[in-house]
Formats: sequence, C-alpha cells, structure tokens
Amino acid sequence: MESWPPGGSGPAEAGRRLRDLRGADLAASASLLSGAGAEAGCSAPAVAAVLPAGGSGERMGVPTPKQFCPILERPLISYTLQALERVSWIKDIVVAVTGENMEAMKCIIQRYQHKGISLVESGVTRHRSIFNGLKALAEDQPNCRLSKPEVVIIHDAVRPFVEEDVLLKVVTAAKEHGHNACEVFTCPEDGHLGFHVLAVVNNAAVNMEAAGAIRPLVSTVISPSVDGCLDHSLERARHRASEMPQAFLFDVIYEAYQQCSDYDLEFGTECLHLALKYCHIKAKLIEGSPDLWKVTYKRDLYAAESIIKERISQQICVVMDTKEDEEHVGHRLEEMLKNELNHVKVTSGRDLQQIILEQCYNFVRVNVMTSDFEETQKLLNMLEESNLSILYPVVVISDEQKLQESLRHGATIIAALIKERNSGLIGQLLVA
Ligand SMILES: Nc1ccn([C@@H]2O[C@H](COP(=O)(O)OP(=O)(O)OP(=O)(O)O)[C@@H](O)[C@H]2O)c(=O)n1
Ligand SMILES: O=P(O)(O)OC[C@@H](O)[C@@H](O)[C@@H](O)CO
Repeated sequence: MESWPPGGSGPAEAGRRLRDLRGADLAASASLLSGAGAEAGCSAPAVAAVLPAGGSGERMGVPTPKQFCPILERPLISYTLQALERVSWIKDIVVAVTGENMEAMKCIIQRYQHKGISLVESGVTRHRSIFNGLKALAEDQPNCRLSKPEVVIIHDAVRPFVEEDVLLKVVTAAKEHGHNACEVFTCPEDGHLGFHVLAVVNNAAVNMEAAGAIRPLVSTVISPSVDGCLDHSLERARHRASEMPQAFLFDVIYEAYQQCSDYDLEFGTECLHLALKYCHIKAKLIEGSPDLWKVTYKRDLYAAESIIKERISQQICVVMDTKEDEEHVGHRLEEMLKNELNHVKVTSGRDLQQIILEQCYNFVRVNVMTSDFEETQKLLNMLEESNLSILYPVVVISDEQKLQESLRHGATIIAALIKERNSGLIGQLLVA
C-alpha cells in the first residue's frame, strides 16, 4: 500500500470535523450517533473512503479501463476523487487499482494535485478490491499515515457525481446505533460544527451500522426460467436499484469481508448484502439523486461529459485591466453575457487568484490596449499553473472597436465556446 504523493500532505487532522452543514436537513442528518462521542467536545467520528478502481471496463468496449477514460481530457476517476476531496470530513481516500495501472494512477494524482490518497492493489473481483482497501485501513502498518476510521464509505470510482449531502446521510445512518445520540453544535473555540453526546436514547439497539443509496428501478426486473422464458417478474414499485455511496461502521463491514465465502467474494456485487449475511446488520436505505448512476457503457461517458460541461459552463469571469471604469467595454460585455450564462463575475488581475480558487473554469480577457496582451499571457500562465485541468477555450478579443460594434455577437460566441469546449478551438485568436 502506498500513500501518494510521497511526502505529500497526509490526511488532515484525524476525524476532520463536519463543517459547513447547511440547512435543517443536513443538520438533522448530521446527528451522528457515536459510541466514541462521550468525550466528544468538538470532534467528529473519523471517516475514510474506499474506491474500487481495479476493473477492466469490458462493457465500455474500449481498450482503456473506463475509470481512466478521459472526459474533457481528464480521466473519469479524477472527477470522483475531486468530488470526495471536496468533503472536508473524509480524512483518507483509499483507491484500489491494478498493479499495471498503479503508475498511471500516481500520475493522475500528481497531475491534478489530489491529496490524501492512498493506493492499494485491487483484486480480481470488485469485492476483493474493496476488501484490499479495507485491509489497508485496518492494519496499523509501520510509518503508515492511515488510521482505522470509525466509519468507512465505499464508493465506485466510476460514479463521479456524488455530493456531500448523500455522503453525510449514509455516514449518519451508518452511525445510528440507538445507544447514544448526539447533536450538532458550533464549537465556541473555532466555530466548527461538532458533536455532543446526549443522554442515551431508548435502550433498544437500532442496529443499522450500514447504509446505502438507492434509486427507483427504470426497467422491471424479471426472472427467466431455465428454458429462457419468463418465470416471473418483480413488482417494480416494491423494489429499488442499489447504488453508491454506501457507508458502514468499519468493524462491521471488515468483519463481513473476513467471514465472506470465496463464492461471495468471486460473484457477489452487493456490500450491503455481506453486512446482512455475515453480521446480521440491516442497512438503512437512502434515496439518492439521479446523478448517482455508475458509468458502465460508452453512452454513460457521453452523458457524464454533458453533465460536466453543463456544470462548469454556468459561470464566467470577465477580466479587464480596471473594473472601476464603468465605461469599459468589458462592463457592456458583462451585461450581454448575463443573457447567456447564469453567473458573470468581473475582476481585474489583482483578485484573479481567488476567483480561480473558487473553481471558476471560464475566463474572457477584454483587451483594450495592445499592451494588455501581456496581461492575457499572465492570465493564461496563471490558469495553467492553477492546474484547473478542465479545458477552457481562450477567447481573446483584440479589438475594442470591433467588440463595440458586435458586442452581442461577441457574447454569443463566448457562451457557445464555453458550452461546447471544443478542444480544436483552444488557444484560438478570435476577433468578435
Ligand atoms: N476487479 C475489480 C472489478 C471492478 N472494480 C471496480 O468496481 C467498480 C464498479 O464495477 P464495474 O462497473 O463492474 O466495473 P468493471 O468491472 O470495470 O466493468 P465491467 O464489468 O464492464 O468489466 C469500478 O470502479 C471498477 O473499477 C474493482 O475495483 N475491481
Ligand atoms: O455489479 P457491477 O460490478 O457492475 O457494479 C457494482 C454494482 O453492483 C454496485 O456498485 C451497486 O449495485 C451497489 O452495490
């Protein structure tokens, strides 16, 4: 097992606190029950994630395993890692990849500056890959930065659209013992949200200790007879599709995998089933959003690309030398762009770094003076160095006069470039 990048930032303080809970629903679902919370104070249970990424993607029908297939020139798995890294209270992410893809995975981590990632060798089946990830978290290996979490999230590396709220819900549900309850409160010292153990809540043990996301079935499930005819069908309304993420008390799911039969390890597809079969734990089922689907077939890649394009094309940052000048043509372009895009920011070069950190992916630099081109080059360099790896077409408007004449056309071209993100147009010099 290797932590990567070597010498890189290790996992944040153990059990990163659950910060930024928004809304009553998140706060409610964040009422983590913690047996270890007796001295809670401001700390929250430690949470880690295991991402099985050792598959070959046969159903995708391309030579590259689907988790490494590019979307907007960026490997699919990097989007999933980015989604999990955004969740501040996940302290470690363990990714299981094949030995032959280990170097490729390390390059992805380095290129996109993923943090707190540990790599383990995957197994010949998904369950075996997950088991290898759990072993890495369970064993206190010498000079290993991983520590055993209280709760572990299991999430397929090919499900990039996972949001904090569903992660919080499955983790919260996995903690609901029914023994101790705790409430979310703001720590007076640092303003972070923390957990405080309340009195024991009804002695009946509500042994959930596991939870998983589900979605309504799209097709009816049928059972064929041996002669290939319909034997019976399941009532669709009474059944659900099991998706990811799933969350477990670490000891529960680790025990289940240790007890697991070879048959289950070889042919099983459902972690929740292992917790039920070997630990008698009935998982809590959490309705997930439509975006939780697994990228399996080539059509799923096209769908994922469309969703990513749509998400990163909602905003633009108009960069000009002095945003204070109300007469600047950039302000008129800003007004035009508001007819095309949801969020239009205006900035000068001074606060651009902050804009970049806020994950804005689209920029248009309005040059009035020819000398501004140097500023454009500075912007390009800053974007390259920021490692915001999403492709962003550069639209350089080099002639204020022409822009004045065709402001609306210029705004339309810019919006089209942002939404289409055709790599053939990268770096083109367009005069609107
Ligand atoms: N031996 C395996 C098989 C699968 N997976 C991972 O489990 C997740 C979901 O599995 P699936 O969609 O079946 O992926 P593949 O097995 O790669 O797809 P296919 O069945 O089409 O080959 C994927 O992230 C995949 O990389 C894994 O870690 N180890
Ligand atoms: O079966 P596959 O290997 O395609 O993918 C695994 C899925 O079954 C799994 O992710 C969900 O069904 C939840 O268990």
